[in-house]
Order: sequence, then C-alpha cells, then structure tokens
Amino acid sequence: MNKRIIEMVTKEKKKGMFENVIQQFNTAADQINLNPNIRKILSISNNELIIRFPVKMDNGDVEIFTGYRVQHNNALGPYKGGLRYHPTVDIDAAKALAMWMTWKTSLAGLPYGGAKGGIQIDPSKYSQAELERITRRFTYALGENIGPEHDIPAPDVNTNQQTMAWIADTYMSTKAPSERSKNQHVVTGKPVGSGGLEGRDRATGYGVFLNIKFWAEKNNLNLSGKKFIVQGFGNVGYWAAYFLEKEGAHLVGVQDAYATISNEEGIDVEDLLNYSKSNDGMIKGYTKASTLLQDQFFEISADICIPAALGNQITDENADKIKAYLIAEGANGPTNYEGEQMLLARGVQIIPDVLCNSGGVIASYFEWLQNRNGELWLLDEVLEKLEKKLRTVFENVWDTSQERNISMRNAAFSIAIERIERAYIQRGIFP
Ligand SMILES: NC(=O)C1=CN([C@@H]2O[C@H](COP(=O)(O)OP(=O)(O)OC[C@H]3O[C@@H](n4cnc5c(N)ncnc54)[C@H](O)[C@@H]3O)[C@@H](O)[C@H]2O)C=CC1
Ligand SMILES: O=C(O)CCC(=O)C(=O)O
Repeated sequence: MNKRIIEMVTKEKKKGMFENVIQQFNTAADQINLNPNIRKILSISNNELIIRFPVKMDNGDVEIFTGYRVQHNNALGPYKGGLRYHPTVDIDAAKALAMWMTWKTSLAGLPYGGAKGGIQIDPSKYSQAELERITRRFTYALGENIGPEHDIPAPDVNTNQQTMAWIADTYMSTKAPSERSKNQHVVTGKPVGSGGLEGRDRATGYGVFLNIKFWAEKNNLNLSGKKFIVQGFGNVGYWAAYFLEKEGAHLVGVQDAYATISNEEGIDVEDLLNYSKSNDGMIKGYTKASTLLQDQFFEISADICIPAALGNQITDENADKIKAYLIAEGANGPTNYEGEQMLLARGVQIIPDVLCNSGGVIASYFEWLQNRNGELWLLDEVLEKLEKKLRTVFENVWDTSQERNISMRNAAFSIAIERIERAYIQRGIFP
C-alpha cells in the first residue's frame, strides 16, 4: 500500500464513520422526538454480510478477498446503494455508508431502503483481468443477497460502469435463459449499451452543482466568478467542477489521492481531466498549477469547498482552517460531527451529503425504472427530471431548516427519518 493511502486509511479509522452517522442520527431523532421503538430498529442494520472469496491471480496464485454488503433498512423498498473498492472498506464503513443511504433515499422520496458494500482492496494493484475475476467471484458469493427487487448495487469509489456490467452479466448468467433480461436492473450505473441510463455518469456531480445553484439562489449569490476547490477528481468531483465552470465559477484547488494542486487564476477543468487521463487517472505532475502539501488543501482561499472523496476529511483538526463559506458534500460523510459544529459556529453553511450527492441515486432510480418498464430515456429528459426532483428535495430541506431553525443536515435527517417513522406507524405495529 503506498504511503498516501496508508495515511488516508489511518485518518478514516481514527474516527469511525459509523460513530459519526449515529451521532447525526441521534441528534435528529432527539429533535423530532422519534418513537423509541422505531429508534431501536433504525439504530442497527438489518443484515451485515462479510464474505471471503478466493480468486486466481494472473500469476496463478490464489488470493483471498474480503467483501462486505450491509443492508441497513428496507421499510420503504428494496435496499439500494453503491459498492466501493478501497483499502478503507470494512464493516464500520459499510454500516455507516448503508445508514446514510437509508436517509438519502428516504429524503429523496424514492421507494428504496439503504445498503452499501464493497471489497477491501487497492484496485490499482490489480490488472483489469484480475479485477474482472474479483468482481465476478464477489457477485457469485453474494448470490441472492442482491437482486433487482431486493438489493440493487451501484458504482462508488473505484467502481464504475464496467464493474456494474460485470456484476449484471454474472448475476444474469445464474438465471434461466428466459429470466435473464428481467434481471438487468440488479445493478444501476451500467454502460448505456448494456441497459444503463443516459446521464447516470454525470448525475451525482450535476446534482452537487444544482444544490450549490439552489443554495446560491436562496442567498442572492451569482456563481459566476466564484472560486471553488474540489477534493477528489473522480466521477463526482470532475462532474461537479465541469458544471460549476460552465456557470462561470473558477476551480482554484484540487486534491486527489496522490497530490494537491492550486492556481488562484483558475484551473481549466477539461485540461486537467485530459492530463489525468494520460497520467493513470492522477493529477500529480500537472504543470499549470502549483503543488501544495496534503494538509494545505482545506486552507486554499475559495468561496465553495466540495469534498468529493472519502469520509472524515473535515474534522475538528482542520475545520477552523477552511476559508470557504459553503461546503457542498459530494462525498458521503466527509465532515465529522465535531468539525461540523465548529463550521456552523463560524457561520459556514453545509449542504449535507444525503441531499447534496443524491442526484446519483435519483438517476439510479430512473435507470431501474427504465429497465423494469423496457423504456429508453433521453439525456435531456433525464437531466430535466433530475433537476425537478432535486429542486423539490432542496426546497423541502431549506424550508424545514428555516422553520425549525436547525442546520440543513439536521433538517434533511429529520425529514428522512419522519418518512420512515410514518411508514412503520401506518403499518400498525407501533403505538
Ligand atoms: N459515484 C456516485 O454516483 C456517487 C458517489 N458518492 C460519493 O462521492 C465520493 C467520490 O466517489 P466517486 O467520485 O464515485 O469515486 P471515484 O473513484 O470516481 O473518485 C474518487 C476520487 O477521490 C480521490 N481520493 C481518494 N481518496 C482521497 C483522499 N483521501 N484525499 C483526496 N482525494 C482522494 C481519488 O484519487 C479520486 O480522484 C465518495 O464518497 C462516494 O461515496 C456519492 C453519491 C453517488
Ligand atoms: O446510485 C445508487 O444506487 C447509490 C449511489 C451511492 O452509493 C450513493 O449515493 O452514495
């Protein structure tokens, strides 16, 4: 494992992500006076799978991998959430990320519950052929623990359309020939040619941008000329930067797993993407910006900060260094509880992950519907529907936050938990 990744692993482990999401949950549960029986149910995951499976490497050796799938809650519909391939994936991370998915799908009003999983692996160490075998063996090992009406994975860190195509193909191959095509929606985020949705690739980053735009409208701000920094230049970070740049904002700092760069005059988003494509997906060595130390990233002078990498990046150790007045959480759980309190006390506003990055799962829902109903949706139609949906969700969070005088995170969690509470109570089991 390289030094940079070891540092990230240590950082994520030091403060468990599960501890963070539970603190966020408890704060909102207290706020809404959540039914104590429902609180017990929502505090734990329904199912937690740890799967060890062997895979033959290119050199003929067999390696054992550990995969996870945590299904937090399915009161509102099938479990839904991504698969991450990263050294930091463990049961704590999977439990936390699954719980965030439950709140995210509920907040967005989708007919889904929450799940998350992945494999504890540094994918950069494996060939494409090995990654394919690892993914297919993991899918076999998951067996009927996933399914189009039961638990539907999607891409997350270090997984992509190709990963989803392998999973769909493997899962469908376990079905009788006449049943195969009915199972295409076992995963979302597939390539367009294999049942994927036009626009799912950009949906999360577009959603991050839209949330920033909606927030700017509420605050009478024009995004043109505003400076922003992005942590993580992958699927979410790139697309958020792409849309913000189109709106006239300037990217002035970027950090990925290997380097931190800045240029107060602005970094051309497409130029940086082309450079990173030619450099194994890394921004390291980009000459049109200066290189900073890793810890200097959050100190870069900017109006908007977009963490779009891993969890627990903004903490009590660096929250006071952030110059931006708006944090738009592209990543899941990038801000820990203590860090958030410090930011809020300084008047920094946070568009919380469960709202800010929900464009991805909303588009996944569209893909699921498209497959289920045998339809084909056009890009413009997808982006228009996504904007309409996200505007409604944003307005709901904004209004609740104003009316109850609580943070946007607290408002988002409250709305999400209340929806699930209502569903349980309507079913009549709880007093
Ligand atoms: N892909 C999706 O549709 C969605 C992703 N998310 C969240 O967004 C975040 C990013 O996901 P993707 O863009 O899909 O992943 P990705 O794998 O496409 O990109 C991740 C980026 O983060 C960088 N990175 C990793 N660790 C880092 C660190 N410690 N510091 C700085 N940069 C680091 C990587 O080098 C890479 O540039 C994750 O937290 C994920 O859970 C949330 C909703 C949906
Ligand atoms: O698209 C999906 O189903 C879930 C994406 C995801 O993992 C997330 O929103 O964190």
